[in-house]
Amino acid sequence: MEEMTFNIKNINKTYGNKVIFRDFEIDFYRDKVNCIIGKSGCGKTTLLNIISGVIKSDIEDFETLERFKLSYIFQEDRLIQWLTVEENIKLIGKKYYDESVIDSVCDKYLELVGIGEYKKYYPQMLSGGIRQRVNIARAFICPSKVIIMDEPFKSIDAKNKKMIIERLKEIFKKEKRTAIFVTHDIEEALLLADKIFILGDSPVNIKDILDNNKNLEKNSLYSLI
Ligand SMILES: Nc1ncnc2c1ncn2[C@@H]1O[C@H](COP(=O)(O)OP(=O)(O)OP(=O)(O)O)[C@@H](O)[C@H]1O
Repeated sequence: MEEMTFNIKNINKTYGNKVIFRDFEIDFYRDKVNCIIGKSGCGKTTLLNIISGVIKSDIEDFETLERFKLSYIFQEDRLIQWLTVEENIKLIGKKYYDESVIDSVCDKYLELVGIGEYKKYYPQMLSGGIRQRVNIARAFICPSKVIIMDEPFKSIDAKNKKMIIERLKEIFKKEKRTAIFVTHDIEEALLLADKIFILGDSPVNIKDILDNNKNLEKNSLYSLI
């Protein structure tokens, strides 16, 4: 039987003489939205970067999630400046979809984040919020098993954020994907997460793992961070 979790152990990272992770271990729930919250600078982005292989753990005996099909939404914009919005998305999509369907698949993901009208625009013509929506479409067109999202809704206005979160929830209901999702926004966590990991720091530790059910309250989450 397939394991219910992705177990990641032996995470070690030191910057200068500051120990960020020491023998840290975490179990992410498969096919669930795993949300990570914790105070600024505690090590959340470093954790995402290590587990996805973007930066190396300090020790060799470490297995990343790269063995699964991964897609990412990074905090910063990694769009290719000389390609239009649709070309940026198709660049990823064409690895997985046939030439004959790629236009309609691309349109579907543009609509998912509500930016169909911008498909012929180049990234430098777009606001930060629209660029971030392109990043989301590009990550979701990849039929990834694991999707890593580092503050994916940063710079997106409240109304569109709510719309996108509702649509992503539908996707997560239909498709088997494991999301590992960092946010500072407790409302986002409550709207999208299945499980909420509260991280402490120096070195990083798991203070709590909560089931996001209707009994979970915003104020109780604030008090845990
Ligand atoms: N390349 C680096 N060199 C030195 N220190 C670093 C480097 N990257 C991160 N750090 C330090 O490691 C710690 C964890 O950083 P990280 O960006 O992972 O935190 P975070 O929890 O994601 O923060 P935030 O919530 O503000 O985005 C911070 O103290 C940061 O200053």
